[in-house]
Order: sequence, then C-alpha cells, then structure tokens
Amino acid sequence: MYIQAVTLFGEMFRSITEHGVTGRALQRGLWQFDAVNPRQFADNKLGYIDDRPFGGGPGMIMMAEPLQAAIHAAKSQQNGRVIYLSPQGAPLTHRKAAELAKLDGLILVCGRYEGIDERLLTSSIDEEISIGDFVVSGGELPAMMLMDAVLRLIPGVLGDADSAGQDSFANGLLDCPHYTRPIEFQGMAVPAVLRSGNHALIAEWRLEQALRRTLLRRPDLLAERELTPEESRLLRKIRQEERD
Ligand SMILES: NC(=O)c1ccc(NCc2cccc(O)c2)nc1
Repeated sequence: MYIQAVTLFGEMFRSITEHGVTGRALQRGLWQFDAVNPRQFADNKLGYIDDRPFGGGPGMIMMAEPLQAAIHAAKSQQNGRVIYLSPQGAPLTHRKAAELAKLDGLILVCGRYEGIDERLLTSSIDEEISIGDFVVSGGELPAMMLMDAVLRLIPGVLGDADSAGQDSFANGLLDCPHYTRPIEFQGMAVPAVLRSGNHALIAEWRLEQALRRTLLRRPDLLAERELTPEESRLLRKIRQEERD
C-alpha cells in the first residue's frame, strides 16, 4: 500500500514510519510513505497557505489552491483514495479500516488551523473521516491513527496473522482480559482456567469474558451484532448472573 500525506508537518509521521510494527513493515516493503507539503505549491513568494475566514471569526482557514495542487501532485504518483481527517467526518470503525486496507493507496489530507476551504471538499476529497468526537490541533495525529489501524490489517504486517483477528472490534466485541507471569501479583492470581491447558475451555472463557465486558461497557456494540448460538447461550448466562 502506498500512503501519501498532504501535510505541513511531514516529520511528525516518523513516529510510525520509524518505530514499531509499522516501521518494520515499511522496511520490509509492505507499504510505502511520502509526505507532500502544500507550502511548496503556494503561488505567492511567501508561501501563504492560509488566510482569514470570509464572514469573520477567529483563526485562519487553509486555502483551497495550494491543497488542491498538493493533492494533484500526490495523484500524479498514484490513484489513491483521497481522505480528509476532520471532526466532521464519518466515524472511523474497524469495518472502515478493513475496507481501506484492501486499497492500493491512500492520500490523507491533514488540516491545520480552523480547517480548510469547503470548496476543496467538493472538488478534491473522496471521503471525510473522523477518529473521534474531539478536536486536536491538526489532522496529522488522526491520520497516523487511521494509518496504524489500517496497516495492522494488511497481511504480514503483524507477523502473527492471527493477532489482528483477535483484536477488540475485529469480531465486534471488546477484548477479553489478558494475563502473563507472575502467576500471583499483588495477591491476585491468574484465572485457573488459563493454566488448565484445556483449549476449548479457555476459548469459551475468553468469549464469555469478552461478551460480559461488551455488555457492561459497550451494549451498543452488542445491539448491532449477530450472535452465534454459543454467544447467545453465554449472554443468557451472563445476564442471569448480573441479575443475581
Ligand atoms: N476527530 C478527528 O478526526 C480530528 C481531525 C482533525 C482535527 N484537527 C484538524 C482539523 C481539521 C478540520 C477541522 C477542524 O476543526 C480541525 N481534529 C480532530
């Protein structure tokens, strides 16, 4: 996958191109990255890329032309989907990340200031995505969150292909509790079933814990999920226990 970021702060992306599983995957050629700086496309000598908002109001707005020229330059390198990160976008979900992971490329447009000229959205953006209902100072961190969520779903990136499948949300549920050594910590022991070696029981325990956690913390996720017969049975048992 070829990912380009249209951004004033390309250096920020080192945090995922030079570290961790995403950094190793880049070195192994599983994806490629380039930053495209709209400032190099500003048609004035001083490189202005933002200006005051029509109608007044605080802050500055990023001008459409330098961004459009930067997106045009990125599109001359690949035919990637152009995504704008903003609080006004559609919520990023595991399902959306899985859809994006199938594409050959992405062009991620990172806004700064108070946002971008609306006409750029109409002319050059394929999709607007939000990583949550909050505002941060620029689209770069949201872009990196999206990149990480997408890249880990690309076969080979995580190495142990299975771990992405066991993620929270991968199966529409929150993750189960995890434990490692020591067996006893601060007077709390590891649940005996996890040391029983009985893999069927362990799998059932993990599913029950995931269902219990999802029911208690995120019942909205359960509302939209098809349940297998085993999940329905476990959920009935959990609901009964919660009533007792
Ligand atoms: N929730 C998000 O995905 C998200 C995305 C970007 C961002 N900051 C830059 C920006 C861009 C556009 C408008 C705007 O108000 C702020 N903050 C949060």
